[in-house]
Amino acid sequence: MIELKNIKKSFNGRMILNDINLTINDGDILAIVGPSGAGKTTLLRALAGLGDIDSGEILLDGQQFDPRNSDLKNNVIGVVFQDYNLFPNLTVWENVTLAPKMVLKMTKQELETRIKPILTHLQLAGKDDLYPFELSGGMKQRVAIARALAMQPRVLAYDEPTSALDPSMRTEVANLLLELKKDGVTQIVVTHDIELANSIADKVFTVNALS
Ligand SMILES: Nc1ncnc2c1ncn2[C@@H]1O[C@H](COP(=O)(O)OP(=O)(O)OP(=O)(O)O)[C@@H](O)[C@H]1O
Repeated sequence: MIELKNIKKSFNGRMILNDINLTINDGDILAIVGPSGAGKTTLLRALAGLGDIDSGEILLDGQQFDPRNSDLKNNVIGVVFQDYNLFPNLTVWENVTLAPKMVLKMTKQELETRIKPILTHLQLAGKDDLYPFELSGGMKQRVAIARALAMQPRVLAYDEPTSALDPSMRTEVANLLLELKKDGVTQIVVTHDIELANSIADKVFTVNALS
């Protein structure tokens, strides 16, 4: 369980997050919604240790936790970015195995036994040798999800998972997230898409624009 308590964040004297209190239960899908500029990405970045907060606490299983000092090996939150951030000059297999190899020091054998099933599960079997430019938008997203899952995070977070895709892919994304939920993956989805949020989330949290 992750708890956010009284999280505050300002940029240049402008309050963006004022007193955010939120609990994310294991195995749940939490959707974070709110108008453009309200601070959804700021909140996600703070949780993932990519940005700091001014005050407040983050607790992991009841213990105070600083995502910025979190050991990469004990990956708590894996983020799937809006534009996926795949390495363009690496293949699917290289993209997904780079961090497990370098950070988790997985052996070739471990990569085979642990990463291959993730790729198969995400319908990427046989795509190992393709480069990002050879993939459709939906496939790129699944590679980004596989890459995040390969680091065995406690929580998988997505920034706007439907925005870079054709609207017809929305159901596919929703089904993918529900499938991962069935596997017990805890997920956070930042989205403008209230319908998507309502259709998949256990809890919908609204970040309000402050001024
Ligand atoms: N590093 C930064 N420095 C200054 N201001 C920032 C910084 N990052 C974000 N902001 C400002 O904080 C506010 C919240 O931005 P954020 O990206 O979190 O909003 P959002 O709700 O995710 O918006 P969108 O839905 O448009 O992506 C915006 O006004 C943005 O300009």
